[in-house]
Amino acid sequence: MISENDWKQEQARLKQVTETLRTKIEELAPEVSGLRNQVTDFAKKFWEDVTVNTSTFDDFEETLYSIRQQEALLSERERSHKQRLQRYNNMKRMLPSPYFGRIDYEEKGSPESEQIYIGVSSLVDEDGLGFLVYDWRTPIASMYYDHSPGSAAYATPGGVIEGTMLLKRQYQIKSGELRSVFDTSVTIGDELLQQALGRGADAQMKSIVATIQKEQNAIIRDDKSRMLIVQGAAGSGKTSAALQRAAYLLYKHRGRLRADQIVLFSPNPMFNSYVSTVLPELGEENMQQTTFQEYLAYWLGNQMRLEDPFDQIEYVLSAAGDSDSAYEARLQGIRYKASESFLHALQHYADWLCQEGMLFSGIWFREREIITAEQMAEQFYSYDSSIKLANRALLLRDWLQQQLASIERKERKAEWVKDELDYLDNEQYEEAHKAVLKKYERNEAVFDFAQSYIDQYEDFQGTEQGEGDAYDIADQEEEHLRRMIVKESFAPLRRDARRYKFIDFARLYGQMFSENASKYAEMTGTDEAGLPEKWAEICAQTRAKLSGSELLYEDATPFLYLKELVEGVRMNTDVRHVFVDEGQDYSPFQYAFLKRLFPRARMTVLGDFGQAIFVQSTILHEADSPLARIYGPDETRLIRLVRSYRSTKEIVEFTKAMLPDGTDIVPFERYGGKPQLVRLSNSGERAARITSDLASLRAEGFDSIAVITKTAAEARAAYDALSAEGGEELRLITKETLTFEKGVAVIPAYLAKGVEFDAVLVYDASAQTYSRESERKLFYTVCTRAMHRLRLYAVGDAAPYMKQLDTSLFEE
Ligand SMILES: Nc1ncnc2c1ncn2[C@@H]1O[C@H](COP(=O)(O)OP(=O)(O)OP(=O)(O)O)[C@@H](O)[C@H]1O
Repeated sequence: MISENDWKQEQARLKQVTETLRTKIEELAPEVSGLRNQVTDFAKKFWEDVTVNTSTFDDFEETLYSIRQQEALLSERERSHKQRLQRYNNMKRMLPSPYFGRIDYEEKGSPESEQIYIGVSSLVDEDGLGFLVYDWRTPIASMYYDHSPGSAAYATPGGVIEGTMLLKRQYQIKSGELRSVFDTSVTIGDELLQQALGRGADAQMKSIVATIQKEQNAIIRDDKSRMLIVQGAAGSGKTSAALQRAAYLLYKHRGRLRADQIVLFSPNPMFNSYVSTVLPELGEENMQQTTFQEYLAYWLGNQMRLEDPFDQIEYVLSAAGDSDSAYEARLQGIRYKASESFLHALQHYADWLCQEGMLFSGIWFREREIITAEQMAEQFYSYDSSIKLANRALLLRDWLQQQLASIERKERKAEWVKDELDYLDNEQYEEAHKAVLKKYERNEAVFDFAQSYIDQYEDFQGTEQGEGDAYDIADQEEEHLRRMIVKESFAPLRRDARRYKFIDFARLYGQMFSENASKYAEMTGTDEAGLPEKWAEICAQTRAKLSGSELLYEDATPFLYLKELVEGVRMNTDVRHVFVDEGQDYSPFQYAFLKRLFPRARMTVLGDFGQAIFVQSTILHEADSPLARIYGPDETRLIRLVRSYRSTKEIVEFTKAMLPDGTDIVPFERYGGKPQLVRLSNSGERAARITSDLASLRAEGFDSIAVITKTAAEARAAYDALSAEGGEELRLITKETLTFEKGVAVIPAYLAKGVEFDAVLVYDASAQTYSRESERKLFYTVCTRAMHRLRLYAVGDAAPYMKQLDTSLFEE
């Protein structure tokens, strides 16, 4: 603690800052609400000030110009309103706790030291010349995280500033009151960190700006690496670092980087909700959050039924009803299709398709094949052999559009059109009549600007039929109606052609898996000897799914990749930063794909190979990891986090002993009870015992508890059994669950990834349920979700990974 005199000074200083904040908030309040009204009024009046006049071409352009001008004015007002509102909200956010740290710093060559108070946002004094509080993201504030008192330096755009840190102080301020002050010397207050970590779990993740650790700060402020890889133990703060990093980047590149130019790939939708409040808490807008599955589903549309990664892992964990051989083949297939070798195989396949083998679907209209697959193939292979696959597909697409246009024109005279004409109702006739009249008068009102623009342009150019008085109105009406009918019938064909539906992607992808390994080797330039042992079975499984219009999860990314090789790459050049959390669960193939998709983005991949529960995992931390190859060693940086903050020392000691290379993991000095193994004589006892344990844990004050099972089926059974025992307010979590809430959750292991609970009860930790060596990491992941208490229940032998542990690490 500090001296009484210092305490008084700190209180006086807090009072002064709080008053300044209050005054500024009061000053800004009317302005902010006034601006809001102005913007709303202006938006309402938007159309009043725009003159819509489309009588002539010039009028039309004038109208467009006037709209643009109004738009520019509106967005300028919105921008200025947004900035002021942000300042106002930041100050309101600061009011209960304006700062959390202070350093006294004497710059080399400067006669005196400066007191630097650090908070979630900056605050300048009344005359606007000095900082009362520095934003934690300013360069000078970095010393708070990186240094202890003594020599200390920080980097600025103008170079490194050197000097001496004379004091480092931490504050706990709640509801505007100074609660405690600590002077620290070695690391940032273990005191504050102790308190932060000792708290209960929350339904939403919290920001950690007051207690960021040095190694985490390196992740947050890295601004050089194209690929930043973070391999960190469970609970080491990877997700936290990622979120503060996003806030840092938004601050540092303010005005150049928008929140929607940062994308976070998370493991599941519930995790999205769990982390979604951190950036707003830090005064920033949320970045784009998505899952890889959402992305795949979006681009694959509804052409195929897409398996999700959770169904895949359920299969891997349970595989009910499959022979050992089928199971093994599927696993081999997952591994192979996740590999870089398969990526290269697909690239080679695309080259091969330039010579032969493209597969098309004929275009049918009214039960007639109007353009056949053979015609398309002939046209496709008539292009010069030097033209790339995607360009040929584009040429073919244009050719098809022309063919369709010409068939469409001929079709207007067809007998079926006459039949349709006869069935048109009066209203449609009337519309046609009006349309023809309007054309004469050229005074059509313009609502659909683009279409009307084109129509009017064509009219002015006289490119449409029927100009002048060549036809009388009745003829023109019929002509108009015929054109309308055929156009409408051809619209889906044109749309499908635009979307490359004429390429039979399912067969094209399936063609590789013809079971003939030599043919595959020829098409893909692969060495036949390097194929998985169960190749024939992998082929059969893949084809069987494709024939039912289903796509296994392991096929989804390669399938989309092949589609892109043919259709051309879909790139998002707007996104500047891609964050991948739980990065070990993505395949090398998926990473290569992400790189193509976001060519202008830097990547931050955070993960833990110790929690790699999917078959297709990627090692993050080795020099020759596929991840390090993506941008090459010069642009790649690897940071390791070994300190684990989430769990008590006892839980970390227990869990790390289960991992072969877990010795590096360092627990934080926070204590609780040892993990407990509860042995049951039969499964009937389990539900009763867990129900009573839930009640006692709640009585102890733990209000976020998870009963974690291995699979979804087991979670459902556990939920039913516990409910039957009278367990109340249980929440069954499924892959569809969107929000994370406090209370008791019954949840399958793979959905508990990334989140944490006060207490974790492992529903069935017996050797019967966890037996495979491949499930060791799943078991580890489950146990590392616990912050304060961990209990494991087993009938018979406990999981083999526990058997190998020193018995002093847990209680029975
Ligand atoms: N510097 C810190 N100050 C305070 N709390 C921290 C700090 N670092 C991590 N924590 C806390 O530790 C817990 C684990 O953090 P986080 O979820 O970010 O870890 P993780 O490495 O992503 O974990 P996992 O891989 O197991 O999902 C969280 O409660 C987080 O708030």
